[in-house]
Amino acid sequence: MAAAVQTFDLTVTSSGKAVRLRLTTTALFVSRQDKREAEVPVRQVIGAYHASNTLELYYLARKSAKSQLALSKIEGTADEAQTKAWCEAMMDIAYQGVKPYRRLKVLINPFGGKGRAGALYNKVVEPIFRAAKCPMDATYTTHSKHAVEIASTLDFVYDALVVVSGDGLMHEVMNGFAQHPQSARAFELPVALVPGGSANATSLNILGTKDGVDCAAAALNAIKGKPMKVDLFLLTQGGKTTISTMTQALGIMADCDLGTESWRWMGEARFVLGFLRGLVAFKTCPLVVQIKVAEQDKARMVQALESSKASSPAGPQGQGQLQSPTSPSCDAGSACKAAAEGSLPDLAQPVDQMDGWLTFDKPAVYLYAGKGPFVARDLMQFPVSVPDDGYVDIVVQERRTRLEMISGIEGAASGAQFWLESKHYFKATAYRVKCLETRGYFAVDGESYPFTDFQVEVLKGLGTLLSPYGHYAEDLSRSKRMTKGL
Ligand SMILES: Nc1ncnc2c1ncn2[C@@H]1O[C@H](COP(=O)(O)OP(=O)(O)OP(=O)(O)O)[C@@H](O)[C@H]1O
Repeated sequence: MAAAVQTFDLTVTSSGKAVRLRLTTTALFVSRQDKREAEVPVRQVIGAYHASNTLELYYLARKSAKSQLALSKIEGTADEAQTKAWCEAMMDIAYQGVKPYRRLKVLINPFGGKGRAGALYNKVVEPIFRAAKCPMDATYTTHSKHAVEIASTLDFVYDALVVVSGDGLMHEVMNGFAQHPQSARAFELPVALVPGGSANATSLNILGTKDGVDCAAAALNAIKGKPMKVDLFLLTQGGKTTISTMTQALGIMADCDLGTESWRWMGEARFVLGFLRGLVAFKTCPLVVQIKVAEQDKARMVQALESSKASSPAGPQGQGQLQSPTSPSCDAGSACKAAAEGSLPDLAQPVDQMDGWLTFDKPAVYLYAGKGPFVARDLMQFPVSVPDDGYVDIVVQERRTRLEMISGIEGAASGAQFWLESKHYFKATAYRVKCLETRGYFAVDGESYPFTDFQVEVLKGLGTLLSPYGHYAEDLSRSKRMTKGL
């Protein structure tokens, strides 16, 4: 479409009726004789194809403001030359700044999200990929760690890797990349998540609490999202290293997840009940935490969130430019190789207090560390998290009164509990935990790990996720809410 032209109309005949398609630089308007005009943001247009005088148009639309996105198709005929010109203009605008026809490697965990991932893929996701004419190579995982095997041997013939499952499969994919013979290159491959798991925390962070559970919105992100660098974590424990992609938890927050596995039938209610059970016991978590602190002033953290937002591209694709990704400060492949060769950090060696390490020695009920504001739909544990600031956000909940902890429940979803005085919040480049007992739960990305000493270091900007925004989806309202607390 010529730059000076603001709209481009095409009227097609579809099932004997006239349908007017009006294309502007931001939206597609679809008018039919007997229906209200539909306005579709250009980002939601999946494909416009022509063959002689026929047109096929695919887009995602919501039936109501509250409903999820669904694939719509219009087939019709019109003048051949006009149809061709209109389809080409539509594709140019719909894929502004993004290469169409992405080649996708898709991993589906048939057991993800109570076994719904396969059905969601077939019913919702695959038809969208087909409508976008994306070449697909899909694999259903057949066993635990299958995704590690696939990611560690992946050929570089894809534009993106799509994971249809929960956070567990993404953890496996990143660990597979770390084992890849060309790990640095493997980590460059953008990963798109389709929420086919139970908690789907990463999807919530990337797409927002509404769209983070919407498989069609996630499929759209796989087709059109832009690469966003995210920090990953190198966890050293018992002479081994693992990549953690999301969180590490000990104390009540691990107990209410891993300690309630037998209550899975309750759904998400098990976490709340587990938390309340933990409050009744109100045990001190037997650990010593040492933290290489970069920031511990909450107000300054909110300001840093604001400035990270300002330097991020504004709005969804088509309305802003993506920042060029920062290069990783550490290559997980070489870190893992160093670990295999025996140059792991010696956790028995004292840390250098002069080098910014501090020891947290107050009694604590939990430690929760990680990346990404939401750890569950109703818990914004890390409200000032930034995808690639090079820091792990650490929350140590000091053991004071039960009442104070209960008062924090109300502000859990909005992040308001961040301001509680008993919630010690650190931004750090590394931390160490010494476990003072042998019994307890330690959750890494929601999976169970031994309750023994460990160290976590940040691998700055090592992972690449596809994102519609270039920052976490909730950033705008999140930082607004946080700024109010200043
Ligand atoms: N075919 C399979 N059989 C058994 N386990 C599998 C299979 N494929 C994958 N897995 C395992 O399923 C585990 C859980 O997957 P995932 O975390 O993605 O889903 P979830 O637990 O339902 O979601 P979430 O982590 O978001 O709560 C992964 O750790 C993976 O090892």
